[in-house]
Amino acid sequence: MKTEETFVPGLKGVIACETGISLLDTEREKINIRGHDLIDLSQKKTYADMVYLLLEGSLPDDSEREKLEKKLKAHYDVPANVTEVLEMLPEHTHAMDGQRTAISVLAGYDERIDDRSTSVNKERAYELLGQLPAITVNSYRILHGKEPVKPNPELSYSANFLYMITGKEPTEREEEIFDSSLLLYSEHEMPNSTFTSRVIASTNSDMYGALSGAVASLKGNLHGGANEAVMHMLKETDSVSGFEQLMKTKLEKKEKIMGFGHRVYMNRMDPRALVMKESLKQLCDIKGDNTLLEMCEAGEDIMKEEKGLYPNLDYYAAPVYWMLGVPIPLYTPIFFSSRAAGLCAHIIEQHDNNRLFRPRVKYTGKELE
Ligand SMILES: CC(=O)SCCNC(=O)CCNC(=O)[C@H](O)C(C)(C)COP(=O)(O)OP(=O)(O)OC[C@H]1O[C@@H](n2cnc3c(N)ncnc32)[C@H](O)[C@@H]1OP(=O)(O)O
Ligand SMILES: O=C([O-])CC(=O)C(=O)O
Repeated sequence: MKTEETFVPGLKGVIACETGISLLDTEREKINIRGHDLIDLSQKKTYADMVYLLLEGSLPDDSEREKLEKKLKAHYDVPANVTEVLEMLPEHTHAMDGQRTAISVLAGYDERIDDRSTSVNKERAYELLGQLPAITVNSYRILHGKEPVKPNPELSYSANFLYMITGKEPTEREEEIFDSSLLLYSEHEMPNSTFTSRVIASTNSDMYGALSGAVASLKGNLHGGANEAVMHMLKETDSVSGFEQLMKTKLEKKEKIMGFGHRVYMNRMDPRALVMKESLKQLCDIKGDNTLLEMCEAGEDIMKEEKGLYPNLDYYAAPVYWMLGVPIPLYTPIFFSSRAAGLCAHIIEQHDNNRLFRPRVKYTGKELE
């Protein structure tokens, strides 16, 4: 094999593995999650349903959903040592790094850490998903000098997550919108973070290590970190004309505009972004102030006209989180919490049918003397 013949920068279009979990079906313009259209799921199902679909392979019936919710809630509490470790982190630590550290600490509590069987891996995934709202919110709170907050098991999984973030019980509409953001973020075929987690899992390393690597991958602003970057950009101005000017200046300076473009959807809008745009409209209507929506739409028009680029999910998820009262440093950790469902499914699939990832290089160094 001549390695230069198979070299594709950024692995664009390269098939990395076989999976039964999801596919970005570009021909049918659908996101296929185990045979279900993600956008359809976002209209009819909840994040808990998605967790079940991703980990068990089919949608739950009512009693299965009830059992799942109970199981997640049974794991809400996080060992006290995790909190203590978070308290020792330097104050400028990002919540993503807090989240990554907490997941690493949890590995030490797993008495079956060397067991990679499907059943144990699944139990481990449910436990982690139960713990993630507290890990996520409390990483942020501790790093910002606030007292950790306790989960409220009386609320649904998503309502509790949002309650822990904002300190107040969400309205039904707020809960639905937050839940649908989690569902939309939960799985997306083979992004960098999923690839990272599968590469780590392929050495027979454990789920905590594979997830910690995925947090690090997702933190970058070319991936999950873009949702925070979008909100910082929107906050630089408070008017439509100001935002238009800001975008034009950035484009003149050849800067990348966060929240636009996608490795797979380069010529059209990410279908998930359309759902979040609708949620933003509803939140703006409730508030009686459309400014944020109008700013986003103006940005969308400029990018279409100037670059032929369209919004990805992060572009509209960011202002939705802002309207829901979510602090900006929690946007990417929330993305990770939700994505952990898809990541765990991929790690389990990798462990179940493993082949070590070990590619080759196109060597550009000195010849042997
Ligand atoms: C949920 C998610 O993780 S979605 C992704 C979130 N990330 C972002 O929003 C960050 C901004 N977007 C980007 O950086 C890119 O579009 C990526 C990383 C998502 C995809 O990257 P790639 O597939 O490698 O495309 P690449 O970066 O090579 O872009 C192709 C061309 O479009 C341009 N382009 C792509 N995205 C943008 C953007 N957001 N702003 C300005 N120009 C862009 C590039 O400059 C490049 O132009 P050139 O050919 O003239 O050099
Ligand atoms: O698919 C990708 O490369 C990035 C993305 O949109 C996601 O992870 O949700």
